[in-house]
Amino acid sequence: MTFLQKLSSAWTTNNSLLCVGLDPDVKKFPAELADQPDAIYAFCKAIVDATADLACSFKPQIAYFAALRAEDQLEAICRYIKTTYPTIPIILDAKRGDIGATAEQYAREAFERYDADAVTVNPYMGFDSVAPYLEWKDRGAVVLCRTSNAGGSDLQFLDVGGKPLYQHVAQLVADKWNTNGQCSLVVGATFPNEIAQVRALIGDMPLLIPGVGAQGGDVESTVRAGRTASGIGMMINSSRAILYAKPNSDETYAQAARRVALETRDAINQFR
Ligand SMILES: O=c1ccn([C@@H]2O[C@H](COP(=O)(O)O)[C@@H](O)[C@H]2O)c(=O)[nH]1
Repeated sequence: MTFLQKLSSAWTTNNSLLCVGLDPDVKKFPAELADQPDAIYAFCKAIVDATADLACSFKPQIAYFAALRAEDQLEAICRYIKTTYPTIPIILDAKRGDIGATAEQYAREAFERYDADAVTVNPYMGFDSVAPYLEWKDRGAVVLCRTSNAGGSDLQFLDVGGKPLYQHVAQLVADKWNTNGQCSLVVGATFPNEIAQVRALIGDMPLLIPGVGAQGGDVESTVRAGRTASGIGMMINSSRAILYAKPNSDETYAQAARRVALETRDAINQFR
């Protein structure tokens, strides 16, 4: 199965456009995990088990693991998802970008070491820096386009031949880079007008949309701007709002995460 086939199947099976982000910040972990040696893995596993039937994808953010020398726990959680929930795609959020020879190694890291279904990549160095990921024909490359942070406008809004750079990236990926249907684009939920502009340029290509939840992006305007004619086409990511949801008195942290994931999935589905 290719990344796109797997994603399409998860959209349908779980009736979900929600991507659950795995950004494990040990400072925010519940006290019960404090002395556990593999606390990052245990935390992520509990979140994955609590949300797998509500998600169209999981997005581990590599920085949270690498900063603590916990790549072994990232490997373990990817392996766990692959084994236990093989129908849910993993998008490794690593935002890689380098010359071709180095990109080949980054691609091996994402697709061999972590066995991710897709990886986020930076288009700034051009096609030869993205091509090595596309050599993995059943995997995906999720290209940064209009990121959710305010500073994204510094470069992504520069005028390039009469249109902003982010639109040029969207057009380039859709017309020239996506020859095998492996590409998707990152567009932030904090900029729904730009999501609509991108959707108009790229047909049904999937969008990874971070920025709802902790970053305050509006779910309704995001979905209305990014949906395809058949009401799919998006992986709407929420990380901190789900991972660190405040438990009610009778809830565990995983149950609280499930409650917020369910609310987010259903809020998204209202507007598809
Ligand atoms: O433009 C972008 C690209 C990636 N991200 C990543 O998504 C999550 C968002 O986390 P929240 O806690 O839901 O804000 C995080 O891993 C970012 O690195 C993004 O926010 N914006």
